[in-house]
Amino acid sequence: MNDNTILIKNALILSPNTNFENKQSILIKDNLIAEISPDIDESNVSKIIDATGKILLPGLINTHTHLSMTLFRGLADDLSLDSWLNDYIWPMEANLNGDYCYIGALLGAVELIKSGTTTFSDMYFYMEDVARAVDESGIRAVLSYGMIDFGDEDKRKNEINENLELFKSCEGMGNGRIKVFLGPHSPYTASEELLIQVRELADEYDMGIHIHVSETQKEIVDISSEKGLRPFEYLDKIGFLGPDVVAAHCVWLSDNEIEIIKKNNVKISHNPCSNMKLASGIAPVSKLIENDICVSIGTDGASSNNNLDLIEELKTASLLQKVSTLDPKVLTSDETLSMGTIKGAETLGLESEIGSIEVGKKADIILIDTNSANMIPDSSSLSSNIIYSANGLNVDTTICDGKILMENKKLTVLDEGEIYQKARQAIKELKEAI
Ligand SMILES: C[C@H]1O[C@@H](n2cnc3c(O)ncnc32)[C@H](O)[C@@H]1O
Ligand SMILES: [Zn+2]
Repeated sequence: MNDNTILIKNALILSPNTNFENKQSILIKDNLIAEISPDIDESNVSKIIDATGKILLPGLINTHTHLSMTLFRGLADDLSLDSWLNDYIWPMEANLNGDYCYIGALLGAVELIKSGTTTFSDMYFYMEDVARAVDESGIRAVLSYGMIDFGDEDKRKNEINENLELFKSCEGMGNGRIKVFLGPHSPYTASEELLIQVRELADEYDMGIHIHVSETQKEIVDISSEKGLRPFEYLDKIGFLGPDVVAAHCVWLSDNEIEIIKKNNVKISHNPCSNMKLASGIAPVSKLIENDICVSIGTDGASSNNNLDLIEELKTASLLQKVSTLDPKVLTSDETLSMGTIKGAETLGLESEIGSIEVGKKADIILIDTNSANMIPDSSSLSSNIIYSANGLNVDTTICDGKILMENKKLTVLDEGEIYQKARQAIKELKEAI
């Protein structure tokens, strides 16, 4: 008997860019996919999962979120971004501490695991506590500290220090499941000096950069009047952009900015539900994809979405592009699926490790149960079934880094009940503090 081996048999595999005929077996050894074949000897494996009636996919990848914001779900609805942040969210965030962010991140991890996301990219505060939650939950994450200096030099030093400390203490944690990026919040909250220093540090430490850009028309007006340039023109001029930059939102883009994004090979995280809920606008995703720009998907935080269900986010992305272009052929289910898998991996610089079902890649795998009313009839197109018919509640099994985090819809590592109770208490305290 080999320890740490899992055999998944009778699986219908749906993986970007590969067509698997018939049912397959997958052998997981430690944290890697070791073999894929119609028939694998099951005599020496330590665990067998029969995936009959289930669709097997790579674990989903959420490239922009703020996990601990689950604590603020439903506390500030029906607002514009500007009022949401200034009048509600930032005042509430002033009362946060590491314990609150830890429990908020655990609550978020439960939601991610249950809805099939195995990797998320986060920007927030008290990130060592978020890392602790990630480590314990078994999920994979790219973490960045949200740096905001509003031009204050002391604040700038402090923010950079926070992000570098996070890098030093958490990079590679959890068997390499945690990576650390730099997280300047946006061009309207991070000064030019901070952005320039972030670029220098990204080059020195080989760290990626996670930033919000061009989310609202107000941002375009404000940056244009302050800098005389649109946001991406300004970021290009100061030498900030590069293939290691992940820009969230990117709703309001001129043709020149699309050229700038392409030239610098910037990666885009599209956040349709948040953009719709805050009435920010519709990102020109199909135009970006036509220009061979890498576009992945993110939920944003649970306070502007209001959930972390990536399957729902993918469906929304597809339908929103169809209606905004009046072309039903844009963002097909196959293209949309790749945004939640291999494009997500590419966005985070992890395409050699995750994002598809291939021998040698990390065993980040989910199973979706088709024995459910909304999954019948069995479609001839698996991607159609997943993108247009399914939702996170259809996820049956979640495996990350070769470890089973949920099986038959039951969490195996985290204690859901205890987390809900602690999260409710934290939310009560935070509401009382307002
Ligand atoms: C890290 C900080 O970012 C804030 N935030 C969350 N969602 C958004 C968004 O859509 N645009 C801009 N800023 C956002 C979060 O509350 C933290 O303050
Ligand atoms: Zn955000």
